[in-house]
Amino acid sequence: MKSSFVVPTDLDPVQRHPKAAKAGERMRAHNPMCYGCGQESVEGLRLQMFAGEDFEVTAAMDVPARFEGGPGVIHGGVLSTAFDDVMGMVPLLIGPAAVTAHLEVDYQRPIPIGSRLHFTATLLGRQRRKVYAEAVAHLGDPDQPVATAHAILVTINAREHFADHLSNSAMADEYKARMSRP
Ligand SMILES: CCCCC/C=C\C/C=C\C/C=C\C/C=C\CCCC(=O)SCCNC(=O)CCNC(=O)[C@H](O)C(C)(C)COP(=O)(O)OP(=O)(O)OC[C@H]1O[C@@H](n2cnc3c(N)ncnc32)[C@H](O)[C@@H]1OP(=O)(O)O
Repeated sequence: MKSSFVVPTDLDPVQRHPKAAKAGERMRAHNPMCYGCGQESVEGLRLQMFAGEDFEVTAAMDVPARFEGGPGVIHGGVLSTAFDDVMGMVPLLIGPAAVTAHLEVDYQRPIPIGSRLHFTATLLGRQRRKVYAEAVAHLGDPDQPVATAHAILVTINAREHFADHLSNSAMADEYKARMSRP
């Protein structure tokens, strides 16, 4: 499947952030309530993210019956949620938090309920605030991808970006307390 996603050629230099998780280390959920990776999210995917070599993030998740879309296979929106979140972790390898501005998914093979799905997300480059990422999903054989995705994430000042919405969070009190710290 060919994607029309275009990465600019005039990219900015990037470096792995010194405080980023090391290769093989688990990456902390950016928000424990996150529907994708938050381990406190009751209904969520609870993806476990790991930093890879260079500018890679890996993750895996089981595909339980509650993720069904077509009969016996994963719902496309669940898959795009997982892609969104795995690629959302890539900017943290180079430093800044970022939110997804653009996401596209190519669905290549049906993904059965009961399978275990593996993801690898990779940084393609950064241009100003835009971070370009791609991701591949497979069912155990990296040479047999079942879906691929591309995203543009835009870096943010997290405190400012979420300031007006913290009271909607199930962790509102904690986030407000964090906001009042210097
Ligand atoms: C103490 C309290 C702190 C609490 C925080 C705690 C923890 C949180 C930490 C981190 C969280 C961060 C990451 C989360 C990780 C994973 C979650 C999964 C990812 C998601 O699920 S996240 C949710 C869905 N996501 C959104 O909810 C975004 C809604 N959206 C917006 O909030 C704005 O839309 C924004 C900010 C994206 C941009 O707005 P803006 O005004 O800041 O910037 P602007 O528009 O100037 O764009 C700047 C440059 O991006 C280019 N650009 C913009 N949009 C584009 C598009 N669609 N396609 C191609 N390029 C685009 C422009 O063309 C320009 O490019 P250029 O430099 O070339 O001019």
